[in-house]
Amino acid sequence: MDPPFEEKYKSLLTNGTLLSKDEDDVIMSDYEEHELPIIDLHRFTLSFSERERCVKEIRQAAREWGFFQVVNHGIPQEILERIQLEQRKLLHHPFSKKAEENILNLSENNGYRWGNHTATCLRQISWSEAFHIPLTDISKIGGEYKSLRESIEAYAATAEKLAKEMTEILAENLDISSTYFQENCLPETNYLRMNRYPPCPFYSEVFGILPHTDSCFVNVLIQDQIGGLQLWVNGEWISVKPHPEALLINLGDLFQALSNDVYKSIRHRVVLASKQVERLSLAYLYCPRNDAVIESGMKPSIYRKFTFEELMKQNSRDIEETGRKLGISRFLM
Ligand SMILES: O=C(O)CCC(=O)C(=O)O
Ligand SMILES: [Fe+2]
Repeated sequence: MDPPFEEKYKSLLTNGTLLSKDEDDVIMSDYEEHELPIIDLHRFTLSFSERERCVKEIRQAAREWGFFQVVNHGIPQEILERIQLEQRKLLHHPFSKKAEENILNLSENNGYRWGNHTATCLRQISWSEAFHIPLTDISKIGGEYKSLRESIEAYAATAEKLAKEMTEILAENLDISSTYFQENCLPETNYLRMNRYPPCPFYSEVFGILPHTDSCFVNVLIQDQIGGLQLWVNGEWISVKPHPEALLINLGDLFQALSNDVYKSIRHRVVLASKQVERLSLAYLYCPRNDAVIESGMKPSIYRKFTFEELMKQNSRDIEETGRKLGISRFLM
């Protein structure tokens, strides 16, 4: 079921080629793990002052960390368990089926990705596979995948509510129209990314996912208890300690631009745990329509206004030409 990483990267793995030497290239999976701020959303249902305290904490965590955890988030445990089970089943199909057939019946391609096809050195290998699913296509998933479709529908509805709540809280004092997210982000404009990091014999040499920022407004991330997610904070990589009851929320490039850098889209990566274990994570990427305009109401504006489609196209060109996304730095004034 694993993609043929060893075959594809044979020469890079045997020669141990390391072309560049920057801070991104140092892999350490035995870091001390950090607990990110935990926000208990149950307090939204309590008094006005409890709610206000909670809102303040969310804004502070978003400003200081760009990544935080939420508990009592309102997504039922059974919905979380079911989608993770379905994700595991899907990614455990034989590689040929995932890569060659359009098993999810998506409209543009089969949604399946693995590795990094432009890798020219060890540290550019990403030892992971994923289904990247546009939620606009969800009704097309059928046949033997009906149960997967139902679990996605149930999860997406609850994750959307959470993502919307977070973005609205964060946007409240940013001079953004109160209907901005309602008008631009619809259930079908969001994406689900089901990631799997297969066991890796070269875990101390290659990444699970290369350092990147997310291109959404916010990402609601479920990770299992294996660990390996790292964030670039104050000039160093820190490891995130998994929490069994928490979901992770992180801000993406669109929020950084919309907020004129009040909130940051934090660079993150995944290092691999060991030879024996696989790791799974599930990203719900809260995104707008392609023609949505991203423009901060705050002056002077750091970024020129751009559409979501322009950012996506620029990212694809950058990946093609340089091997990585350059994100919103492309739209700096
Ligand atoms: O697996 C993780 O924890 C992170 C995944 C991720 O960064 C992504 O899908 O964009
Ligand atoms: Fe990410």
